[in-house]
Amino acid sequence: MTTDDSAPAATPPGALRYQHGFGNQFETEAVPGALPKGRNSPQRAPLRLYPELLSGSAFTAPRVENRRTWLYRRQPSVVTGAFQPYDAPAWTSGAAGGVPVPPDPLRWHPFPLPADEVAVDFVDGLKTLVANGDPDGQTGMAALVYLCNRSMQQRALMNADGEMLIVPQQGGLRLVTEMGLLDVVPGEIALVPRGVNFRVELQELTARGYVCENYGAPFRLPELGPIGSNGLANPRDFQAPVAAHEADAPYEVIRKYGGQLWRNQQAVTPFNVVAWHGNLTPLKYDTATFMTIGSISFDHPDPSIFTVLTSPSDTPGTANCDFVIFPPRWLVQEDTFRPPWYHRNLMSEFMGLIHGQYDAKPEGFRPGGASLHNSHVPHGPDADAFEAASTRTLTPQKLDHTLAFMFESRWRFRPTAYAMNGGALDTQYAACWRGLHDHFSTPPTP
Ligand SMILES: O=C(O)Cc1cc(O)ccc1O
Ligand SMILES: [Fe+2]
Repeated sequence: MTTDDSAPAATPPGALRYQHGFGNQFETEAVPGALPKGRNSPQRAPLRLYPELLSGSAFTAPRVENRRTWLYRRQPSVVTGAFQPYDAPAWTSGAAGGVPVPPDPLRWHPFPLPADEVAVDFVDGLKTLVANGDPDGQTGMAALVYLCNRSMQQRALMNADGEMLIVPQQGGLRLVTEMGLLDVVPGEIALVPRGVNFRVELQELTARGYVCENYGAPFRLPELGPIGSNGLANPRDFQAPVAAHEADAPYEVIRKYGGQLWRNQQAVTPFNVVAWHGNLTPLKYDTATFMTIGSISFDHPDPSIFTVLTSPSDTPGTANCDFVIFPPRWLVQEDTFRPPWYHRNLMSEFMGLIHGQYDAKPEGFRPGGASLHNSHVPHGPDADAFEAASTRTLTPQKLDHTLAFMFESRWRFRPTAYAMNGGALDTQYAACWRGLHDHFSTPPTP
């Protein structure tokens, strides 16, 4: 890939350049002069490139929600071959791809990586765990894991069903996208807009992580209300790629379209964009830059203060999906049970753990595993965590070396057959609350 005139053809890991800012209007050219000046589609574009518009919102969407990018490419995307169905039984879509959901809390042991003899790339390694909504209805989301041991070779993925929020848990990834290259490691996340072609290269032998396939409104930063103009995920910490292009071909393009996967063979690489400008772009974000807010008096606040990105639904404050993190932070509340309270929520909660321990479940919820607490399913700290937090001396306490996250949705999730019968389900999960005995006693009457 060539990122500018002087750069070497292959950029070593860690050396990528980025542009900064969530939702910014960027412009970038791998070859100076490739971007037209003062107009988007001149009669003949510079360097004989083809202008192509990619929109991520209706033309008439409000300005604040409007997303589009102009791509200047060596051949337009329309130069392709016909698509045939591609078999990917584990990547199911929406509630219809699931099985009946029990009203129980569910938890999964770490999902196993494929054996080395079997080559599995990012596309083939994606497995839906839980999903709601429907991609054709542009509502809801799926939580998936990817479990892979090979880079995608001469192969690209384009998801027209949803935006993909990639949360690596083990192993770094290089995303080669139409807009350029992004390197992401565990602790960072990547956001690939609906409809953007990308390829995933592994930086280590294996990779495991989570994906939110968001069928609904694109993720955006949450409003900050009384927090003010700074804090939580700050816009400048989101990084966009600079333009890069290659001439390698042929390519197999896998498209997710209408809940199905499709494949073709084409003589053109999708990664032939020499310059682009606009605000529709893949992004990466390092969760270490999240400015965490918490209680400095008493009580355990609602976890909405940890929202990194939100995909709104048509009901204000009731998200299609919130992406929430539980990063390292200080707990200083006085006279407070500091871990999460016991609760039954309207919203449905899918959680994963990147590394370390989660304070409500120090054992049993393990990095690379997951949990599901669906709408109105009771949950909270396990018996050991309850006992420890009820009796500890409340000095300031650092929750360190930990990163958990939650995909929270207004719609109940259905688990998939893989989630229920694939071998990772923790059938003993409910036992973690068995030790919560009735200690009630009435005070002796004087
Ligand atoms: O259930 C969970 O562990 C997630 C969660 C965390 C928290 O601090 C408060 C509510 C909540 O659902
Ligand atoms: Fe919860």
